[in-house]
Amino acid sequence: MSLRGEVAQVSVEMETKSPLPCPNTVTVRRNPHRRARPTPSTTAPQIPVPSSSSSTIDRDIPSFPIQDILSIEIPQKGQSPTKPDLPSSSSSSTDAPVSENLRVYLRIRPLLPPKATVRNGGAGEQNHRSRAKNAWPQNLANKGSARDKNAMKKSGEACLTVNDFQSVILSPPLALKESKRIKSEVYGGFSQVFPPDSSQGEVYERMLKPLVEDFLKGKSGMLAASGPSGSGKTHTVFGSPREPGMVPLALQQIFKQSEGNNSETFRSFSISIFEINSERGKGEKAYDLSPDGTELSMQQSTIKGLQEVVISDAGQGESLIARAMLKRATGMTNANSQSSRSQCIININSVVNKVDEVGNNAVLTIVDLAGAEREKRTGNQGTRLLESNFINNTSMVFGLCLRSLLEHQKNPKKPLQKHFQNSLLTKYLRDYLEGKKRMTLILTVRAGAEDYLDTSYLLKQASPYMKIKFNNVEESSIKNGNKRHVQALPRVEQPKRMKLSGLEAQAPEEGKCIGEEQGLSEEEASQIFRLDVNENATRKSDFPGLAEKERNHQIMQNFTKAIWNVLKEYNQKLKVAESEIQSLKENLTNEKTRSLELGKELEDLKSCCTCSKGLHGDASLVKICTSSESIVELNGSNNVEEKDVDLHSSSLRASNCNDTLGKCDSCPRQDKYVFSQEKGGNFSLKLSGFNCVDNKQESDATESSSDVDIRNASRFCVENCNQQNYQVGDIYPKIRHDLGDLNESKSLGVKYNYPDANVTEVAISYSRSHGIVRDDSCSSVELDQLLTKEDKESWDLPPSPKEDAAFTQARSGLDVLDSEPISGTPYRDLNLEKLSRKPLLASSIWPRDCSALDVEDGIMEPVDLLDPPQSQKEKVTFTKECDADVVPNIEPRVDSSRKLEKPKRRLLPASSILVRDFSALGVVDDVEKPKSNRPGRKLAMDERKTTQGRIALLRLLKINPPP
Ligand SMILES: Nc1ncnc2c1ncn2[C@@H]1O[C@H](COP(=O)(O)OP(=O)(O)OP(=O)(O)O)[C@@H](O)[C@H]1O
Repeated sequence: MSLRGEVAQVSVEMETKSPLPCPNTVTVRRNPHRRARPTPSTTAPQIPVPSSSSSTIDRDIPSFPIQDILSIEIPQKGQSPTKPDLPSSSSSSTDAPVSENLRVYLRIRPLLPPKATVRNGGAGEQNHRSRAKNAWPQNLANKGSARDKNAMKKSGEACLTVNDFQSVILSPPLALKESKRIKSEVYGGFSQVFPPDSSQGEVYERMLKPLVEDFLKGKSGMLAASGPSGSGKTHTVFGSPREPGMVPLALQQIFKQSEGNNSETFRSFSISIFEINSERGKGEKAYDLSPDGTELSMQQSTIKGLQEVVISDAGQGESLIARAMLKRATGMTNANSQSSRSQCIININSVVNKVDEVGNNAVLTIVDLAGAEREKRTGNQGTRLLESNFINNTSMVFGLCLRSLLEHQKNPKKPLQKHFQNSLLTKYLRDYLEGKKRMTLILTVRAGAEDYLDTSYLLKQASPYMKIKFNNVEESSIKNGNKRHVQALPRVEQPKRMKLSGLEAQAPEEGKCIGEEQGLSEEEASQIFRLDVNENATRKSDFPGLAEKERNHQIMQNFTKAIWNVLKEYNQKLKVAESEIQSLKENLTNEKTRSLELGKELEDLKSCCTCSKGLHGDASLVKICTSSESIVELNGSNNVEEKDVDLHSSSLRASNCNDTLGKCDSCPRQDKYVFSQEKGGNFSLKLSGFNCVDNKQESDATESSSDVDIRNASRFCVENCNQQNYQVGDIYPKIRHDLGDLNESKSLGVKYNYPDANVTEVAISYSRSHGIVRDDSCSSVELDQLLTKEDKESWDLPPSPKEDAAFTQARSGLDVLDSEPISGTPYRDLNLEKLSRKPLLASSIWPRDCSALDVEDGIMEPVDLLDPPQSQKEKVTFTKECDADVVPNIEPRVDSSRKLEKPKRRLLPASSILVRDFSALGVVDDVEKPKSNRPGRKLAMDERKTTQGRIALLRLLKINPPP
């Protein structure tokens, strides 16, 4: 018989057989059809697979293998059910495949609180036994166990029933069923479904025990409980004193197993526990729930400041957990009277204190997530509502991470989204959420009708998670002391950092982590660190991207250095520029100051220009030099009354004596009177700045021509009354005289150049009593007219200006005064012995000159120069006058007729000189000491008298010349 014939015969036989009874109900599945997986029993007969050779058979409804199911051996007490696809503890051994599916468990909270007191162990066994009575897993025909039926009946509104040990049936409430035509759904693929009557022990045995065993073998793992609020997450994780949860049970197992371990390896365990919550929904904060815990900070995936409490037995651990639970943030909602308001994370750390067992350090992390909440269900408001937002947000981020991981695993081209960055919890669990470490999920749900929406949402969201695979890189890396293992461990804050480059920069941190995280001594940490360093090469090869990262790091480092250097250079240039700006500013300030000074001078000059005619006293500038070469500039305007300079202390006093000068034609010029003091204490007065003198001549004049030695001078006054026509370059005042002790009045030597007959001479006299040095200008022409030729010859009077050559000779007489200081005689400056031989001193003719000048504009008023205020002792008074020639319109009109008239008026008797001289000799002369402060006409009259007296004296002297 051919093969085709055999197949045909089998087909005929099957068609002739009566079909198997159909199941009573048909479940409508919205999700992809999920078949109940074959029973885990290896001894179980294979479910007959209908032959696909016949198309007719394919069309038939397959018979339900009820007999086969019934023949499955029920696991006995303490025996784990053998499930082919459920990774058992043995499967998670070192022989287990590195890549595993994410384990997702489902636990259904009982609708009614269990009446019986559930005790750990015993209760679990009882439940086991009670459930063992029922066929497990239940088939669809039975609709779950009898207990579930009872529960359904009791509540009448149960929405979730166990379909089999890996699947559940979610049935909408009647109302929804009818109105929205929502049908029942089967959700399968769970690693295990724990029915409502499952005990804590049972859950632990099947769910966490494999993880704990792996943990004791050095493999880290994480269990996270997720589900709606009030579904029993906290109950599952922590339990109660009567029903200890996963953590206490794990601790018990850990220490139980460690005690029985006789190996040389010594393990120590520690616990850290912290929570992440959000106060009023503003930001997330992490708090250490250990006894002395405080707020924590997180850097990347590392919690800083988290305490690890070393425990030596399970009791210590349970006590620690119990105290932590008291500190945990909880609140009352409609869904849960003690609802967790934070995500709680417990780390049980295992430290192997044997060097040769590298990689056996592991951490078992158990996370109790805050339950997702619906506002309608919880009735939260205000702060609670804000907390709900935070909780739901974290749950959502958690789910997004897993979904992204799944999509990435399905299609590696799809990048792994970094949703983990959106919450502290997911940051902390990054390795798990990226499939790099073993993770287990337990979903808790409530089976009530009112919980349909919450349950439905959770199941829909979580059903794809079962397909997630995690590449257990840790398992291979643990053997090599991989850093990722230790990175996941909580860290303690580092007081300081080591600065190393390249790969080395990572190594010390790893070493630190090891020491800190696992409570190792420095030596131990350094040993682990060395191992890490030794494994660098391995890691480098393990992570091919590391070299690239290192290269990029170097490039960035060099780039940063280059930028830094450029910035430094710019900084230096900026500093230089700033200093330049500073110096320029200083220069600008100086220039401004200078400009102001010049402006001031200009103003002075202008004011001088605009001064009224003959306001001779508007001195524009007075400069006084002291031995210290400082220059005191005195504005000699009328407003400046005086500036004091103490002669002996190198300070000078000067006052404006303009009123003593009377009026003269104003002239815009810059006359200078320079008073300087030599080192030896000699003072010199330099007159300069006559407008008619050009610069050079002025310089000459100031440097060589107008020195006045006024040592010990108590006071003197210089008056320049040269109202006459000084011509350019004509005037070279030479004043030099030793004043000696100045007990007497004294004339100072005067020398002027008289290139023109019209130029008057200048006489300077000094009077002790009046302290005046008078600079007078007299017309030599007048002198000529005043004196007869004989007089001049016999008295050796100075030649007329036209006889300029004789001027030098004339000065010789004055030079005597200069070179031969007269002492002891009160009449030093006007030595009578020499009067017959010397020209008339200007002082003697000055009054006459002033009167003779008789400025037609009336500018010059007679001034009582002989009576300066006594208060001006120790005062040096500088005055200056202007040259009328400078101002053309005010140029004195000295015509010949006027000149001819002058002698008539100015002819003074020699007695006038005598009067003057007598006064110098100390003769009390009321005329010379006018009481009135108004010199005016009275002075003019007095002067006239004096002049006449002089003339008389001259005549007497002529008649009776002194021997
Ligand atoms: N399997 C169970 N058996 C007995 N009681 C349970 C079970 N699961 C939960 N409960 C009880 O239900 C109540 C709420 O449970 P639990 O606080 O663990 O919920 P939750 O999911 O943690 O809620 P939340 O997210 O609001 O914190 C508790 O009183 C707990 O004792």
